[in-house]
Amino acid sequence: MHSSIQDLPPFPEDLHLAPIAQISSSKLLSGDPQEAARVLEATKTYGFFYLNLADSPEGQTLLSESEQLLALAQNVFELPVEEKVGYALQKGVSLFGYKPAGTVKQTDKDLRPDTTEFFNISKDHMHGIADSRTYPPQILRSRELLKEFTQHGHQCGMVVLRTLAQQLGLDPEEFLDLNRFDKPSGDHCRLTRKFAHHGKENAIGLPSHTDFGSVTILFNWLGGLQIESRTEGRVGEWEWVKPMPGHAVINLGDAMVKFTNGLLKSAKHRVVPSPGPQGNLDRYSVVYFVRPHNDALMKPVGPFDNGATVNVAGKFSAGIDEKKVFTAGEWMVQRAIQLGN
Ligand SMILES: O=C(O)CCC(=O)C(=O)O
Ligand SMILES: [Fe+2]
Repeated sequence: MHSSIQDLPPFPEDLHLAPIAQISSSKLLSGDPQEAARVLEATKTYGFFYLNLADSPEGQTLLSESEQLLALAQNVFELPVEEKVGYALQKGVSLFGYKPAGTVKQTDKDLRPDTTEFFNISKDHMHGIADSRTYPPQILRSRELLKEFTQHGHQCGMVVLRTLAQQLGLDPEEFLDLNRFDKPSGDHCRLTRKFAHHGKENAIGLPSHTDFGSVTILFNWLGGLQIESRTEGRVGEWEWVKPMPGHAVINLGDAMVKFTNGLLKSAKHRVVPSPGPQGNLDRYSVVYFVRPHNDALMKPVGPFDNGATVNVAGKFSAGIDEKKVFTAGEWMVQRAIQLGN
């Protein structure tokens, strides 16, 4: 069922919300040092924050593009599943393409299958940085929009990464040099749809995971996202992230944990059925993943490269040497095998 984003049922009042910071894009863009310090604090603790995009022209552009992509998602997921699987991603080969519901590795104890389908659309494919795979005609007709969104999503990620580098006393370009837009990478726009659960409160939208790139920029309109608490006394408990109009949800992925040797955090998160009356609607999200370009080295940068490396993101397949310095391309393949997408 489609519903305009103006008249969605409210997020229930009585749920425990993650106390994540609200950061102003306008202040970050103007280099406000207090706002920059708040980004560092947020990424050292929760690894998540809201970014107010309504308060800057650049942010408003990204918001408008995310809403146009919501309309694209509503349209493209309507295709019959037989047609969608014709664009299926090839596990362990490429992350780009269609992922049907029910294929993500289950990480929760009670083993509920995931109910979310994705289209992962490569930034390189849209921009001609790498040879494209096939995509449905609806997606190809939106290529200009996807080019704009991927460029602006990447720029938004770079504002966060420049802010963090400055706060950490690094060269402001340190992380940008590992996440170049013009180089082949795992960067992509993801469109997701999770069906209304219609009373199946036990279904899981997306099992708990950490993202494995650098920065994730998430747009969603209905609740369902939960993150692990970092608040004393509640650490590890699930807390809800309530969608806030005019804001994106930003989180760091495992690459930033690796680059800073554990100083910055990539929090575990998952998607559960939308709460209360929101559960009667299909839930969509529009995501941009900034990932290190394929030949970037997955090791701590500058002063963080002190010989002791933190183990990020669990065990890789048997026989893989965890001490080896991976390129981002190799690392993404290992993580995708781990996660099943
Ligand atoms: O849809 C969401 O709210 C989150 C999606 C997500 O975590 C992901 O695609 O990695
Ligand atoms: Fe995620």
